[in-house]
Amino acid sequence: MRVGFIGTGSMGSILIEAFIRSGALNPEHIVATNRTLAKAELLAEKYPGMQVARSSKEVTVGADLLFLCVKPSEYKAVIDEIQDHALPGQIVISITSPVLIRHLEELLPSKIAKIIPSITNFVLSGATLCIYGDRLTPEDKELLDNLFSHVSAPIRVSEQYTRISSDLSSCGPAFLAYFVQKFVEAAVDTTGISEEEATQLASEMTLGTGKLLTTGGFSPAQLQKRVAVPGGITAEGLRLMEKELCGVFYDLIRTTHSKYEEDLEKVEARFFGTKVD
Ligand SMILES: NC(=O)C1=CN([C@@H]2O[C@H](COP(=O)(O)OP(=O)(O)OC[C@H]3O[C@@H](n4cnc5c(N)ncnc54)[C@H](OP(=O)(O)O)[C@@H]3O)[C@@H](O)[C@H]2O)C=CC1
Ligand SMILES: O=C(O)[C@@H]1CCC=N1
Repeated sequence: MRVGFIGTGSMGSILIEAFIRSGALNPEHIVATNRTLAKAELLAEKYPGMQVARSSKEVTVGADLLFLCVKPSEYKAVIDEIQDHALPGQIVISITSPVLIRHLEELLPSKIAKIIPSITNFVLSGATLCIYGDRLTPEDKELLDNLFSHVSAPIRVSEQYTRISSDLSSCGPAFLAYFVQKFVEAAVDTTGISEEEATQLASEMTLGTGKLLTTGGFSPAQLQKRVAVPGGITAEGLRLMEKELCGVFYDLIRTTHSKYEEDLEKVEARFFGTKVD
């Protein structure tokens, strides 16, 4: 199998490294390019056998799977370059939410999948959100589910829910890391505990909480109930957070969705020449 990657920035390189480290792909399976070629060359130095191509066209020709790992604003240039070389038998995988399956199906003859990864896939953990276009056969879907199961929990989602699913799964690590950072900063400022010690404690706590919520059999509500003993200290903290933070998540979702709508409009304008303000 030949697996092509266009874009080896943050997410392209995380996927390549995760697929290789998990044993899902050998470096020999992979051919990659990047606008700044040195980034792809660095990866190939780290993983001998991986090939670097000088253009998106070169990656596309002969690829069974083709990953597009560029930002939404960069898609059109890539599509223009590969449009005349992509074939119906190939599977093209987009990893970004504002480029819709129908956008790519309109411009490419290939089978289209949208699979949104997460930085957590770097440690072979977290989810990947799988949305499959109608051109994919059941065998194609099984192939992709199987490939991504080496680096994540592949979860089928409806395209309608890509944005909110991505907020939780792909933006979520940044939001959770923000919470940890602010908790640590307050701990250091208030008590003088060292930043290193506070960060270690908060990080181990995050890992353990994730395990309780995934394999430990706890729902978020059950976990809070179990920790917050009646009349105890945690309950006081939870009461404060309920008062101060509850509305934040509604605002957060409004904000990410509004940016998504903006990006979607820009993608449609770039792809099909519709008007953007
Ligand atoms: N970061 C994350 O946690 C997640 C990101 N995503 C999605 O992944 C996509 C990429 O994000 P991310 O990796 O963070 O962004 P980066 O900017 O780190 O990576 C984009 C890469 O694409 C390269 N590139 C741009 N245009 C071209 C082109 N025409 N030909 C070849 N290479 C090109 C850039 O090259 P150059 O080195 O020259 O800039 C850059 O290395 C986005 O669409 C994002 O929505 C999805 C889930 C999570
Ligand atoms: O911030 C972004 O746009 C991307 C999408 C999901 C995570 N990172």
